[in-house]
Parts: sequence; C-alpha cells; structure tokens
Amino acid sequence: MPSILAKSRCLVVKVGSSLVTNEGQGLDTQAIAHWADQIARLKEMGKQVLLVSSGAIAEGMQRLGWKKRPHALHELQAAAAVGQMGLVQVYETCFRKHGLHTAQVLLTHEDLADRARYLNARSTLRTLLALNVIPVINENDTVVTEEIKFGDNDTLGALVTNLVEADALVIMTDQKGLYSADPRKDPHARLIQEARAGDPELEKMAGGAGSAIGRGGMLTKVLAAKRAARSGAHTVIAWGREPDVLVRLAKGELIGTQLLADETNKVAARKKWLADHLQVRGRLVLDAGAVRALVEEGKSLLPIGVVEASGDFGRGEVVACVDEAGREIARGLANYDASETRRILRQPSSRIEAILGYVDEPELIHRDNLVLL
Ligand SMILES: Nc1ncnc2c1ncn2[C@@H]1O[C@H](COP(=O)(O)OP(=O)(O)O)[C@@H](O)[C@H]1O
Ligand SMILES: N[C@@H](CCC(=O)OP(=O)(O)O)C(=O)O
Repeated sequence: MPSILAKSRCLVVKVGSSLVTNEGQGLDTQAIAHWADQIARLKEMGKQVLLVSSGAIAEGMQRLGWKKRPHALHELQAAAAVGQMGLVQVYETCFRKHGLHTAQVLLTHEDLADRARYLNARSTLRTLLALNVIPVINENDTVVTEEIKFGDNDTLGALVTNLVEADALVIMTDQKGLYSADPRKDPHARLIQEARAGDPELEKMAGGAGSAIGRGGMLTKVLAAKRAARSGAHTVIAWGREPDVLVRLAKGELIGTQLLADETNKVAARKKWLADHLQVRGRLVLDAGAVRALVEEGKSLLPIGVVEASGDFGRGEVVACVDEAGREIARGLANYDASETRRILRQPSSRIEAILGYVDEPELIHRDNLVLL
C-alpha cells in the first residue's frame, strides 16, 4: 500500500502549534528548517506546496512573557499578532536558504464563504504557486474570534485544500497519526494506517487536544479530512518530527494515517458546490464561437465571445451562460461585475486594462469556475 502522496502534485501541509513552538517553548527553528529543507525537495520533485502554520498565539505568549494562556479573546488576538511576526520571520529565513520566497496569507473562514473573497484568495494563491513562492497561511486572528475559541487550523487547512483544489492535505502533529483512541490516555491504542475519509467510526476514535498548546485535537483533523475529501483530496496525518517525513511520503512510503477520498468526487464536488451554494445573479449571451470553445474545447469564457450581459451581479457571483437561442449551456463565477462586463463584452482581453483601468483576469469566467450543464 503506497502513500497517496506519491501521485499528488499539489499539497497543503499543515503544522500544528505544539510542533512549531516545541510545546510552547518558543519557535522550534530547527524543526522549521527541517520542514523547509523537505519542502524544497518536494519542489524539486515537481510538487506544489502551500503551508498552513499555527503557532502565532503560542509564540506571542512566549514573546510577551505570558506563562498562562489568557482567557480574554482580545489578549489572545494580541498574542497572535505578536507571534505571527516570529512565525513568518523564521519561515522566510529558512526558505531563503533554498532560494525560495514565502508569502504571508492571513485568512478567515468567512473569507472563504464569501464569493468575491473566495475568488480573490484563490487567484492570489494560484499566482503565488505559479511564481514558485511558498504561501505561509494562518488565520487572521485580529478580525475574528470564533476560530480562536476553537483553535482550529485543521479546518483552515481543509478549506485551503478545497480552495486551490489540492490533491492532498498533510496534517503534521505531535502523534504518529490517528490512533484507535487517544494514545495519551490509552496505552493500547493502535495506529490506523488507512481508512476512508468521512468514515463516521473515525470521529468516535478521535478525542480533543492532549497538550496545553494544541487546541483542536484529533477530532478536528478527522473532520478536516472529511471536508478535504469533498473536493477529492486525500489526507495524511503524520508525526512532524519523523525524519524526512514529507520526502518519504512523497516517495511513496506509507507513514502515519492516510484517509482516502473518493477521487471521482473531484469534479462532482465542484459542480455540487456551485449548484448548492450559489444563486444565479445574471445572464450572459454567448456567440457561437464562445459556445463551441466552452462545450467542445473545454476552454474558459473570454469577454470577446459575449454579446450581451444582463442582471446585476458582482465579482464572484454566478451567472448563467446562454447561447443566442436562449438555451442555458453553463454556469460560472464571473471575474468582473455586471457593469464592468457590459463595458468589456465583445472586446479582446488585451483591451480590458485600457477600458477598465485595471485587469483582474483575462477570462470573464475561468474554466475552473465553470460548470457545463
Ligand atoms: N485517536 C487519537 N489519536 C491520536 N491522537 C489523539 C487521538 N485523540 C486525541 N488525540 C490527541 O490529539 C492531539 C493532537 O492534537 P492537537 O494537540 O490539537 O495538535 P496540533 O497542535 O498539531 O493541531 C494529540 O497529542 C493527542 O493527545
Ligand atoms: N491561529 C492560531 C491558532 C491555531 C491553532 O491553535 O491551531 P492548532 O495548533 O493547529 O490546533 C495560532 O496561530 O496560534
């Protein structure tokens, strides 16, 4: 049974607070350097990697000399803001040695539920990957408190996995994987090597956090795997201090627990997401060439192929694409709002900047955000 990471091209790697901060003793720069070395090797193997790193609060508490985790949310938020500086400094320094740039990306769950922000986050992350930069992602703790209460970067890891449609989510933690029961409490607990993501039995095995630093425990990891599987991504839960864990997994060695997704879900999941979540806000009439490009050639929709736009839609909202006879052929998320669309329709994409004064994407609807009916 080989590791599914061998054939995964795009990975989201999540590292938890207890690992990053050595159980709250301050940032473990050696461990971070070791992950950076491994990620650099994954890049050489042709993989794309995004990092979701916790540890801001734990590092902030250390920097502020706080021995006990405060209860007041605003104090936790302040600690996160202080600690985040340390986190990004260390990541940037470690990756720099490999000639790689990092980028700080702070997100909230709400950002990813909002259509326009979802599109913005997605295109920024994709652009960073295309530029060979390693995004270092954490929650934006200054503006939200819900996440701090639950302390749950596992969910953020899954949301990012869905967002960029990564092939796998790797959750690195302080245990060797998911056990049949919390190994801190049950010495007979056995390691689960492989299971189906979303299997309800897993939720019964997983307990809360075992350390004073980690927050979510195994349950949030199992639920994150379930969520990642919705976009067809597999999840691996492994011990972050296992020597060369990422490289060995990428070479096919089975380490920790792998929770498999049904890959046939990948396209279906996206279609379902579009169908379930979104209301049609506008309508685009496509000329025959654009209809052919979408239906037969699997291409994106460019403004030049649109002859009419109606409705009052914003960037990121769903529009129906109809042919000149009025038959709906596709639905997708518009990259430009209704008034902008009306100004650029029938125009080549190279003219967008001259007309609008800026250019977001050359496509009106990107292929990835388009579902044929
Ligand atoms: N079934 C289980 N298998 C493994 N660990 C478990 C299980 N149930 C609960 N845990 C606890 O979950 C902890 C990992 O979660 P957490 O402390 O939140 O780490 P992180 O900071 O990496 O997210 C482990 O240290 C362990 O005590
Ligand atoms: N965003 C916060 C909290 C995240 C958190 O505790 O997550 P985790 O350690 O992965 O369970 C931080 O960076 O400290």
